[in-house]
Amino acid sequence: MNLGVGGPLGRARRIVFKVGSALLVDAATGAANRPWLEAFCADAAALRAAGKQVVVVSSGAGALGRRRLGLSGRKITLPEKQAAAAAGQSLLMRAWEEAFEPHGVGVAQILMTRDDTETRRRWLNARATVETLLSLSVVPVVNENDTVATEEIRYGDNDRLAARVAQLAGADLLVLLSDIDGLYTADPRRDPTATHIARVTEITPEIAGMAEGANASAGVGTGGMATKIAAARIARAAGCATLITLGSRPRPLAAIEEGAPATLIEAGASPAAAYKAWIAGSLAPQGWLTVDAGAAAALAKGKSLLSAGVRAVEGPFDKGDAVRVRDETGHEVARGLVRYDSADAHKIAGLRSDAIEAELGFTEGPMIHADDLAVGS
Ligand SMILES: Nc1ncnc2c1ncn2[C@@H]1O[C@H](COP(=O)(O)OP(=O)(O)O)[C@@H](O)[C@H]1O
Ligand SMILES: N[C@@H](CCC(=O)OP(=O)(O)O)C(=O)O
Repeated sequence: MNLGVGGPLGRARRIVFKVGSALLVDAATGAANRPWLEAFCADAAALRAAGKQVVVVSSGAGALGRRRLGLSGRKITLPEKQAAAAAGQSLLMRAWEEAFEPHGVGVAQILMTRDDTETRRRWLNARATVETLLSLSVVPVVNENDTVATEEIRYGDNDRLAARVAQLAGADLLVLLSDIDGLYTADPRRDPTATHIARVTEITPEIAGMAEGANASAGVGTGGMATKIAAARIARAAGCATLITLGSRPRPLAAIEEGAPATLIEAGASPAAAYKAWIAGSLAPQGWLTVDAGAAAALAKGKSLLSAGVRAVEGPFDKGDAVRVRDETGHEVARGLVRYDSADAHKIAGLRSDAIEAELGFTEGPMIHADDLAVGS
C-alpha cells in the first residue's frame, strides 16, 4: 500500500486529523473502540514513515468518562459532564498510547480552551509546544479542556478546535473523519435526492447553506455539517485545505489515498502566506522598532530582525505582540511578532545576539524571527 505518496494525504506535509466520539467510542459498550484505533494508528504510522507529520484532535473524553463514573444512560449535570471529561481524558490518552505503541510512536496530550488560540501569548506558547513535539517525532493528541472550560471560553465542538489547531500548527491539510463521506447538496438523511460534492474551491453562501439548510428547515439546533463548514472556513483562511470523509472504513486513511469519496475544500493561500497576512492585517500593532539600514536590508531579504540592528524601541508592548518596524527615515518596512517585551527590547537594542543572555539572564533568539515577519506594505 502506497500510503502517503500520491493522494490528498500524500500531497500534504503536515496533517491534522479530527476524530469524533462516534468513531472512538464503541456505542455498544461505551469503551474505547480499539480495533478502529489500531487501524487508524497503523495508517498514521505509515504516513509518518512516508515523511508526513501527524497531529490528532480527539474527542471521546466525555463518553469514556461517563462509563467510568457510572453516569451512562441518563441526563447529567454540567459538573457531572466536567467530571466525566476528567475521568475519560486519561482513558482516552491511554487508548491512544496503546494503539500507537506497537508502531514505536509516542503521543503527548494537549488540552486547550478557546483563549489559548485567541490570546496571542498563549497562542505562541501553544504553537511552540506543538512545533517541539513534532520535531521530537511525537504525535500531539489534542482535545478541549472540558474539565475547566466555561461556556464563554469553550470552542464547543472539536471541528472548530481542529481548525484552530491546524492554523496554529501551520498544517496544510485538515481531515475531518465523520459518519458521512462528505458534503452533499442537502442532508442525505432527509433528502434522498441529495448529491455528493467532491471539491469546493470557495465557501460561497450556497455551499454554507447546504450544510445548514436541513437543520434550519427542521427548526432544530446546529448540525454536524455546519460546524464542519465553519471549521473549513477557518482552515481555508489559514492556508489549509479541509477534507471531510467517512472515518469508519476498515483502513480509514488508506481509503482516502485510494480515492474513496470525500469532499475537499481547497485552501485560500499557503499556510505561511496566510500567517503573514494575519500578522500584517489582523493584529493591532502595539509599538515601534526603529532599525538601521543593514537590518532593513536584511529584512527585505527575508532574514530575522536581530537585536544588533535595532536603534530605538517605542512601547509599551508585551512579548508576542505585533509591532511595526521602521527604518531611520521613518518609513515602515515590516510588521512582526516581537520575542521580548518593550523593557527587555530596550535593554538589548544594539546588542549582538550572543550578548543577550548576559544582559537579560535568558534569550529568546532574534528580536523578531523571520517566520513571524510580514515585510513590505
Ligand atoms: N449537506 C449535508 N451534507 C452532508 N451531511 C449533512 C449535510 N447537512 C447535514 N448533514 C448531517 O451531518 C452529519 C455529520 O455530522 P456529525 O454527525 O456531527 O458528524 P461527527 O460525529 O463526525 O462530528 C451527517 O451524518 C448528516 O446527517
Ligand atoms: N471534547 C469533547 C468532544 C467534543 C466534540 O466535538 O465531540 P464530537 O462531535 O464527537 O467530535 C470530548 O472529548 O468529550
